[in-house]
Amino acid sequence: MHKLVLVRHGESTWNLENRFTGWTDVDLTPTGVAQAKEAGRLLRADGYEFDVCHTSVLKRAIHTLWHCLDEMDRTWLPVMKSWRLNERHYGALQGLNKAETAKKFGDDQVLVWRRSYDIPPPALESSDPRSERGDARYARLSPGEVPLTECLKDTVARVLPFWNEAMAPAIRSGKRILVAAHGNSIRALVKYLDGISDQDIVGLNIPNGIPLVYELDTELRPIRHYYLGDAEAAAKAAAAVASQGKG
Ligand SMILES: O=C(O)[C@H](O)COP(=O)(O)O
Repeated sequence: MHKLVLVRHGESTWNLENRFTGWTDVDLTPTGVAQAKEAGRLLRADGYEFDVCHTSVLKRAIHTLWHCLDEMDRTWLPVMKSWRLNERHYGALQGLNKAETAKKFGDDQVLVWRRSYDIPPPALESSDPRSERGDARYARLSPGEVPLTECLKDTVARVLPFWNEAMAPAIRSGKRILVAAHGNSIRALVKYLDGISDQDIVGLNIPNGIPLVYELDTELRPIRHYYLGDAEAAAKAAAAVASQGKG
């Protein structure tokens, strides 16, 4: 049996302001830092050890990993960063307040944009200053690979190559992996691992900063999964994520 640990970044400044974030590179709030440290404390208390860590190229996830590892006294672990673990790109919604957007377009429309499988938010214009196409960290991507919006299906399509080429081979070779990523890149991976239907994925929300443990069989099929710490608190935090999109 293998264990894979996934942790969504701690609260970010735009989580606190309830803004659509996507690929915008905002940092953690002090609460987010505390959540990241608590994640490390939980992992250390339960005796978790890792061989390699994976994260995105966005500082809220990178810093979450740093604080988590610091709490575990494992800052020396190798870290692999990939844009493929980035949050889903929120297109022209990036920067907008979620509740205000729900007031303007309705809760149902915002739910579709946040949680549907194959309906993307409105796209950014490539000339929009919010576009990441000139960002140095994406310089090696083909222009088309830097999205102007993404539905979850698009996110699955760019996360899976990282799972197939980096994560799964490492796990099969016996490496213990800690992944610090984002609500929707984790939803994308979990949808694939658990075979969640396009309809049922609408109801899945990932709380900030709570380690989600997947136990996998030798074929990397999930046996079970659970959050570390207080299960009720994790469920409450996930419900709070769901309600962010209401007017
Ligand atoms: O990108 C964002 O806005 C958040 O990190 C995730 O947002 P969501 O929970 O509204 O998808």
